[in-house]
Amino acid sequence: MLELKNLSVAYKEKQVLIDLSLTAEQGEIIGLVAPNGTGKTTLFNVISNAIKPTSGSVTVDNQYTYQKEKQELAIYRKLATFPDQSELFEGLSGVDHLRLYADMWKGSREHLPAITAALKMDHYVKKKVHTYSLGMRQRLCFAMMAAADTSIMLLDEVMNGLDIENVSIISKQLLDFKRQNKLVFVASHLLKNLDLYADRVLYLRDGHFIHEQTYDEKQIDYLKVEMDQKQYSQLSASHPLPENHLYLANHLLCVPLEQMNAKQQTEWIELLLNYKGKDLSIGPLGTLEYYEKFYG
Ligand SMILES: Nc1ncnc2c1ncn2[C@@H]1O[C@H](COP(=O)(O)OP(=O)(O)OP(=O)(O)O)[C@@H](O)[C@H]1O
Repeated sequence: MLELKNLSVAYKEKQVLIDLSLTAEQGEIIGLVAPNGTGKTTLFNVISNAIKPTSGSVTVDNQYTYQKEKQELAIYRKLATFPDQSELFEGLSGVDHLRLYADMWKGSREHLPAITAALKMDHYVKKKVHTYSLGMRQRLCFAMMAAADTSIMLLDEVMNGLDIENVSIISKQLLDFKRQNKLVFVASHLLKNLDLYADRVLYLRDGHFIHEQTYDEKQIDYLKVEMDQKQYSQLSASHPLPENHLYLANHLLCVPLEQMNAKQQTEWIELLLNYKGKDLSIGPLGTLEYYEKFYG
């Protein structure tokens, strides 16, 4: 369990995080989303104590903070951060790296064969890292987190450089982490992928969490249809759109269904089906759509 209380971070006069608060429970996967340079890595660095906040606190399991040395160590035992590829040792093998992480955190190596099998690394994991491609290195970084097996994980850009098959393998592993009751943070630019495993997604802008997207029954369904600006103008002129509709990034019209009765819903579905045919879908907004709403 992790609690952030009123965290602020500034680099000289540049205020990057402002008064952020958050409570996150074990068994949650939390996506963190924002354009480059917004503060995702800074937030992870504060959570892992790599940088000190200007103000505010990080508390783990309701009791440990970074204020006292003993408690600091207790947090380090529970929390691991996704390694950067530049931190890999070129002259060591993948297995060497996995043992290192297993020894540092878990204190046993029995789980390593299952990890390399699940991540389809067996054919290369005994070779030295300098022979690895970008994607092989990234899988190794992920496997190191699984080797550490900590209860809290901070994964920054975990899907970088991976092909579709490996994105899918790692997405499944993330769901396994969730089943194991870990608390996992994933900062990612692979937006649609977050919809597959995240319990909530936080959107960071100007130092604040500007939106928290949850994946539960409270989500509002929208009629979603691709259309260019000209089509959108024509449609708006001929049929007054509900006030709370969205037209995202000049390509996607989203009409909320929640305040309509069944007859009105059917009318809108028929109208948009006639208008655009198969491009119509119905469902809540996903991470990509919220991203376009907030940053588009
Ligand atoms: N050590 C530092 N000194 C000064 N400014 C910094 C430092 N580290 C980060 N910044 C600035 O803080 C802001 C947030 O950076 P951060 O790396 O946290 O963003 P990010 O959201 O992780 O970006 P990306 O998606 O590119 O990884 C940026 O404007 C960056 O230039």
